[in-house]
Amino acid sequence: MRVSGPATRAVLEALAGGVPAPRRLALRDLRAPATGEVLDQALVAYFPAPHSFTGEDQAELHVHGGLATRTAVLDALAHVPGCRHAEPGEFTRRAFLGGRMDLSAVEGLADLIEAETQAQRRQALRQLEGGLGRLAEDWRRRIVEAQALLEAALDFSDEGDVADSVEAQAAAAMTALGGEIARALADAGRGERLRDGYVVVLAGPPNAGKSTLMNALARRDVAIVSATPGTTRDAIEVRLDLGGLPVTLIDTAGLRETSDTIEAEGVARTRAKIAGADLVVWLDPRDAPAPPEPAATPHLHVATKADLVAALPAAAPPVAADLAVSAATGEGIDALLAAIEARARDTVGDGSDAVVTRARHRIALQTAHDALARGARALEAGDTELAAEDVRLAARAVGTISGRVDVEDVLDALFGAFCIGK
Ligand SMILES: Nc1nc2c(ncn2[C@@H]2O[C@H](COP(=O)(O)OP(=O)(O)OP(=O)(O)O)[C@@H](O)[C@H]2O)c(=O)[nH]1
Ligand SMILES: [K+]
Ligand SMILES: [Mg+2]
Repeated sequence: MRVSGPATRAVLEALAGGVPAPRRLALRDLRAPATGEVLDQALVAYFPAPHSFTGEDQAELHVHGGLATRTAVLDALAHVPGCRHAEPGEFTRRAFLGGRMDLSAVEGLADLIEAETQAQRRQALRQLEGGLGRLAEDWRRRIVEAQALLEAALDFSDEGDVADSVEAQAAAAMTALGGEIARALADAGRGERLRDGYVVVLAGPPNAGKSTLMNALARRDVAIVSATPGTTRDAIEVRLDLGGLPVTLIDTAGLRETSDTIEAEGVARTRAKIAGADLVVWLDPRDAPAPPEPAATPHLHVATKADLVAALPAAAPPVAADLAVSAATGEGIDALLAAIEARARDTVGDGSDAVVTRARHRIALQTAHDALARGARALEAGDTELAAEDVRLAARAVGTISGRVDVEDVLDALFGAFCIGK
């Protein structure tokens, strides 16, 4: 249990009988202040301000994890004057407000707590350590410098030569910044995809073997399989870790015209999932081939039930597919997983380079990029005043990434997503 704030020493005195040496674990009896009853034996640590996570005086009580112990210690804490239960994310919020972390680092911490795969962990840790924050601060500082140059040019406007050369300096800086921000934006899809997971949809005609393949790929029994076409109605999702990459695999209702209203709803859901997919794996049963759906989404064309080939009449048309699999024999399953992993790696990377990981960052950078471009055009047209205003807008947009300028709405949403005590 963590305690933060000015009453921290009082808490330690009331429960642990004193304040241990800073940043050393000490074994102490924890007592109920009201009765003196021993509640637990705990390791207790004290982190005096400013050398703590929140930047305030802080303590940790390492108690035994049982419900009765936790309840008793929380009760005892509640009786110390000035001590109350934390809000979700309040420790991190205090760390942010105390200047211990910038907003992008807070987001990195939230992502690290949620990370399910190694690539996600890598990306989140880099952001927590300030990868994006430092970059955004550097951009903001340089944009503010360009803004200062433009304002100087306005002041020197009666000295034509000076004003021209100062403007030229500002224009060069704006072009360079615009290019750097555009390069970060080009990678934006990767970071966001890695955070959210790469979405793979299994689609095809009824009885293509989608649910059977889903179970084989997930290595557990997640979807109902039967010989009846139209078995699957709801889209069923599983999360896979493919070589450290987060992949969401979705089994769908088979695509066909149907008068059954429930199945028709399933088909509509399949179409929606296909539209939102990063990759569609189109399944084509060897025993009854069907043409793949024409679609914009990248496709893998997979022939299923490869074990049935021998049983087919010699006249049966071969299926021209990227891969052939059989869930019955296991043939081609590893190759399909490898193909999906390769596609995912192409799209999301391995978490070691993209800096933009959320729509919030992308929108801020896009806004800054557009404002810089507008400013450059205004400057060319001789309107220095307008250019200065655009550059100011660009600085503001980039500032929202580290949270230096008004981001109240973002804060509430972000900290509310943390657990209590984080
Ligand atoms: N021989 C053979 N049969 C398979 C294979 N995969 C699936 N089947 C059979 O094909 C039938 C349909 O399989 P499902 O997995 O339910 O097919 P589906 O595409 O999910 O079907 P719907 O959900 O109805 O669209 C079942 O009887 C499976 O046992 C395979 O690799 N080989
Ligand atoms: K079926
Ligand atoms: Mg199915």
